[in-house]
Amino acid sequence: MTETAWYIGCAKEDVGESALLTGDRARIDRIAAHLKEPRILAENRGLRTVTGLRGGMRVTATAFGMGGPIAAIVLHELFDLGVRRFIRVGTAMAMPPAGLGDMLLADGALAHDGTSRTYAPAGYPAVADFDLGAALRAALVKRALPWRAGLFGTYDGFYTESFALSAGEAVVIDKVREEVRRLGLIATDMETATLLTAGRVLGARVASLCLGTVDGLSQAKLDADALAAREADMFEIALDALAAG
Ligand SMILES: O=P(O)(O)O[C@H]1O[C@H](CO)[C@@H](O)[C@H]1O
Ligand SMILES: O=c1cc[nH]c(=O)[nH]1
Repeated sequence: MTETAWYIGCAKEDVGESALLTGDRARIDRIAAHLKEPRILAENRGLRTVTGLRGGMRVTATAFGMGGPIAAIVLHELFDLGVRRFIRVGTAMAMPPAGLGDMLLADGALAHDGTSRTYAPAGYPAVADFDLGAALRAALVKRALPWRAGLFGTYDGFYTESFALSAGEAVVIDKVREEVRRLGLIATDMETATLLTAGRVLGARVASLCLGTVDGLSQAKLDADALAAREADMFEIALDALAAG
C-alpha cells in the first residue's frame, strides 16, 4: 500500500522536488493555471495540493490555511516526502517604506511566533536561502513592478498583534507597530519566520515572497482587482525563480 503523509494525504510520487506554500486554499486552483498538466491531489482539512510541470520541472503547491503551526506541519510533511525547495507565496501587512501592492521579499524574519521555537532556540536566525532569494530578486528585477526586500516580522496573534478591530486593540497593536518600525521591518505576516526556521533546521531551502495587501499604518486593504493581478505576477515570479534557482 502507498504510504501517504498524515495530514496532506499525498505520497512521495505525488510531489515534485520544489513547492510553493500558500495560505488560502482557493489559490491552489489559481496556481494550477500557471502549471502544465496540473493534477489536484488529495485534500484533507482544507490542505489542498496540486502538482504540475513548469519548464519540465515538477512543482507542487499546497495551501496551509493560516498560522505557523499548520504551515510547519505542511512543510514538514512535504519535506518528508522529498521536497527540498520551498517558496512561500502569500500576503502580508506592508510597513513603510513598503506600501500596498508592493511585492515583498523576505531576506529574513524576526521570529515572534511560537512554532519556530519548537525547531530552534530563541536567537536562531530565520534567514532565507541565499540562492532562492537571488533567483527571486532576478525575477523581480525583470518585471516592472514595485518591490522591496528586507526583514519581515512573524507574529501569531492576528487580532492581538497585527490588525485592530477596536480602539482598545489599536492601543496594544500600536506598540507592536512601533517596534516593527523601530526595527526597520518591511512587512508582518504569520508564517515567514516559521517556514524559514523549520526549513533551515530540516535541511530544506526556503524563501518567502508576499504581496503587501494591508497598509501597516492605516490598515487600508488592497482592492480585489489589484490583488488578483498582482497575485498572478507573484506566482509567475516564484515559479520563474524555482526554474532558475
Ligand atoms: O496570504 P497568506 O499566505 O494566507 O498569509 C497571510 O494571510 C493570513 C492572515 O491574513 C496569514 O496566513 C498571513 O500570513
Ligand atoms: O495584515 C495582514 C495581511 C496579511 N497577512 C497578515 O499577516 N497580516
